[in-house]
Amino acid sequence: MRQESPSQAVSLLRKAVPLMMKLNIAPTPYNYGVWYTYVSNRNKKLNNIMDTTIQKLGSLPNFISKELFQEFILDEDLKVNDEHSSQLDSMIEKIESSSEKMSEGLQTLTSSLEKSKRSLKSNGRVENIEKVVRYLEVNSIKASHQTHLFQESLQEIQNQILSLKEEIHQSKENSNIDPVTGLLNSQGLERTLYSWINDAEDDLSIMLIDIDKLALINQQYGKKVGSAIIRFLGQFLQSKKLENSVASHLDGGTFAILINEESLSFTSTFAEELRLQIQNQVIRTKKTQEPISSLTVSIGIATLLGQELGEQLLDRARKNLMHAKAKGGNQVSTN
Ligand SMILES: Nc1nc2c(ncn2[C@@H]2O[C@H](COP(=O)(O)OP(=O)(O)OP(=O)(O)O)[C@@H](O)[C@H]2O)c(=O)[nH]1
Repeated sequence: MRQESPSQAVSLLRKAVPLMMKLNIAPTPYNYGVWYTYVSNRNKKLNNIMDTTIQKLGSLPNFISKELFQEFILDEDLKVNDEHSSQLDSMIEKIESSSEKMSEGLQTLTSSLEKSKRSLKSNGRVENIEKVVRYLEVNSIKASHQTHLFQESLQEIQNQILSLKEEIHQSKENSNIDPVTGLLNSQGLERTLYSWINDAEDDLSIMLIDIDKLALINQQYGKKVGSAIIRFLGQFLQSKKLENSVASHLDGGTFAILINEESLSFTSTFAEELRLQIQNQVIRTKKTQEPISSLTVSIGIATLLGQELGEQLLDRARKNLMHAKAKGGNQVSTN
């Protein structure tokens, strides 16, 4: 939602309100939002739909207004989930009462203008003019006060929308993060893969890294130790991350590293270094300080080929990982 300066907002409201009154549009926040945008002429598509609807139906029914509000006035970011939409509904309810009051004030002012015109026509004496002026003054002060309150509510709702957008942005970010390791999760990896693949030439690689015999580690040392090893490997991979790479935890003992702008031979050498460094780690259980007999990983690598899709690239990396496992584990496979 765009923020206008107070004077621009007043001038748009001055255009929108008479139009709404002329077409008998109820003073709801959705209607205000839609008509306010209509008179600002900032969205041609919205204006076309409204013009066509009014031509066909003679007015703009509330349900269409509500849909147009959702479609054109809420930012994409705000169309997120039920929780946010109910927060938005409660904001809209808040502004509803002040918009109704403003509308009542404007209607009173309009009818007092009508009355004054009639009174001046039938009686043009000075005392009557003075009376009419006083009457108009009282009503216009009242309407201006109510308009001011409405503007304040608009300002408040705009501030709340800004913080809601920030919250939504944050929750989107969090939905890409794996809570166990703090790395990207599979959704985060997919998002990065699809955004990088658009600009990638051939030098985009993925490494799938899987802990060997995790089931056996769980069995021998307990599931807590198995999980601690997953967390350890997450930190280890994060610390080894290259400048053009992202590390992610997919599930269980499986991790992935996406590497951009490096050749297959560089990625293979890097994978081999990682494999050796992991094999050489001495890991002890926290309780007994007993060294864990062997922590090794298998790695499957694939590098983007021509017009290959993200899913095809991942599939080839999966196949190569299975190949490394089939050969006994603790190795890197590129083909
Ligand atoms: N401790 C722990 N274990 C997990 C977690 N997630 C999955 N696992 C276990 O990891 C094991 C994975 O088993 P498999 O897929 O057979 O793989 P593996 O035992 O590592 O054998 P290979 O991959 O063939 O080397 C299963 O026993 C799962 O229960 C987790 O978060 N913590």
